[in-house]
Amino acid sequence: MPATTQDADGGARPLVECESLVRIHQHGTVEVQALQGLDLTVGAGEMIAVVGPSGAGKSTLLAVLAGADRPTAGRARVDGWDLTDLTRAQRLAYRRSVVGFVRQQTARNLVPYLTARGNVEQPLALAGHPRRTRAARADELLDAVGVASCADRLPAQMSGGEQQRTAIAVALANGPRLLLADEPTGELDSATAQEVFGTLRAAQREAGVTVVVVTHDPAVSDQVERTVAVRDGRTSTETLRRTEVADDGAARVIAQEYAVMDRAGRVQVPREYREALALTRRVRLALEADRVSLLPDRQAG
Ligand SMILES: Nc1ncnc2c1ncn2[C@@H]1O[C@H](COP(=O)(O)OP(=O)(O)OP(=O)(O)O)[C@@H](O)[C@H]1O
Repeated sequence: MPATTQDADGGARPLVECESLVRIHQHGTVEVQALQGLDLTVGAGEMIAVVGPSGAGKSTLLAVLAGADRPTAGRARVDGWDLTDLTRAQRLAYRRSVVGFVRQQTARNLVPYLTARGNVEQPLALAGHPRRTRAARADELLDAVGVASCADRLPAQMSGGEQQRTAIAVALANGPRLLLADEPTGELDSATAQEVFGTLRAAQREAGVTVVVVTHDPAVSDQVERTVAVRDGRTSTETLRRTEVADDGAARVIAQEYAVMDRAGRVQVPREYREALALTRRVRLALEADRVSLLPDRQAG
């Protein structure tokens, strides 16, 4: 198995660090373990996609990183803020100044009775931005995400893509270090989804914001340098992509999938590998010069 690391690409300083993160939801007497020891590191200025089956824990992870949900156990740090241990006032300050959030449902991202400009002005007002400069700052943000022409329109007078781009302007209003997006293109056609993805990309590349986007859309996940797959409340695999230029000058993207190893050295062996070699409870590990092999237990059965 190739050596891999959970650290972000390029050795960037981590902005997000989750270690053995656990979130248990209590449903009467039933407990649902949404996160079951999740490890994740995201470098400052990086953009990653989080993918995984329904119920894997992706939204719960974003809710924890947004400061909206408190982890049951483990560690979650963002830009030096310890999210396991925030007072009410700190949680509010964190949510107003460190993170921005964009949801899938276009209608839930914006206040329906405020114009695009009014929507962007709202977080500026909450952060104490002086009234006389708010409109100009809001217009600047709307221009940066390409919807300057919508400034005086209500959400119902905008297309889905325009609403999502306005939502990104709202999320960026207070200059967050981290932008979280939960299925931001889920309700959009593919051309519009590409525009919204481009807006997130621009926030990362031009403003240096770290972006974590949960998506089911391969057109989104295939365009980022790192995709993290979450399964059963844990990070299971990571796919790294890099662009290689061939001798003929043609660029192609090389994607490589890695298993994720936690700090204790645990790696999940995919079901198809286990089934192919009838790997059951016990396996043999063999250290070779450049790899570790995992062999079936020949004495089993
Ligand atoms: N507030 C809650 N109360 C109880 N259980 C919850 C709550 N929120 C999430 N869960 C459960 O936690 C698990 C993880 O849910 P989560 O929404 O994080 O998954 P997801 O990967 O985002 O799924 P999807 O792709 O369908 O949005 C699921 O079993 C879900 O039913």
